[in-house]
Amino acid sequence: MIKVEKISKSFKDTQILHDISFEITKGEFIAVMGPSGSGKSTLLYSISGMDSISDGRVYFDGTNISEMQEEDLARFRLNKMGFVFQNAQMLKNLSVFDNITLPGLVAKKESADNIRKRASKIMKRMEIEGIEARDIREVSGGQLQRASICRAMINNPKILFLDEPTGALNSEATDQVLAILDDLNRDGMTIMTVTHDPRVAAKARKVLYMRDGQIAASKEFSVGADRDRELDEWLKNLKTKA
Ligand SMILES: Nc1ncnc2c1ncn2[C@@H]1O[C@H](COP(=O)(O)OP(=O)(O)OP(=O)(O)O)[C@@H](O)[C@H]1O
Repeated sequence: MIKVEKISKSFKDTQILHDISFEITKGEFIAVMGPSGSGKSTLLYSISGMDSISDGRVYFDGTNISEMQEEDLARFRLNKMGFVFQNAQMLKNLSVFDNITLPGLVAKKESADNIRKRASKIMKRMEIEGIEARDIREVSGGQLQRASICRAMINNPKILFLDEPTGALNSEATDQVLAILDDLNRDGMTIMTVTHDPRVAAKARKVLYMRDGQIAASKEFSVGADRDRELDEWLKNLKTKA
């Protein structure tokens, strides 16, 4: 689905990403780990076209999105990608429900009525029905993050990009978000998440480990693997080598 070819990214004179290549196949669940400052978020934003790259190419279903004009790219993102950030980044003057439906109404792919119906359905699936009319300051962090996943799903994206989705959540809310991601992935959703949390990474089928702007190592879990244990050993090993 996504082919990343030798991408590099610099901020002013400092090169942050160095010649990174990899692919994301449909239905995959990838977690990106690595030390703070290693370039995880920059990689996520570079692949998704949220940020420009200095060199290389990113193909999304065969389309070279690194060459798109900003306006076309914004529409492409709106229709094909969903984004979830550490702090849900909802609009304060809108209700939870209006925040969720907004990207659907902007995309105008469907009638407003259908978008509202789908928003209700997704909210039910995320077990947050009942908080539609609330102001976003009147819900818990976990509810808000689940609402932001609903918002990311409203245009039926092909891939969900998440940047530290559980970074601001307590343990119970983290479990709820993890269950949702697991469930979405089982239903075929392609997911790429940046995370520091091994519990999140253990839900993924593949983990990329970044160091100094490069993918220093990657790991795929086989079906039925004890992912928590394997991941723990793998990470310990990587840190010892570093
Ligand atoms: N807009 C920017 N301008 C200049 N430098 C930036 C910018 N964004 C990120 N950087 C730098 O790029 C490097 C990688 O940052 P990035 O946020 O991608 O790392 P990260 O691995 O996601 O870190 P963390 O785990 O702390 O979130 C850091 O040195 C950071 O200071």
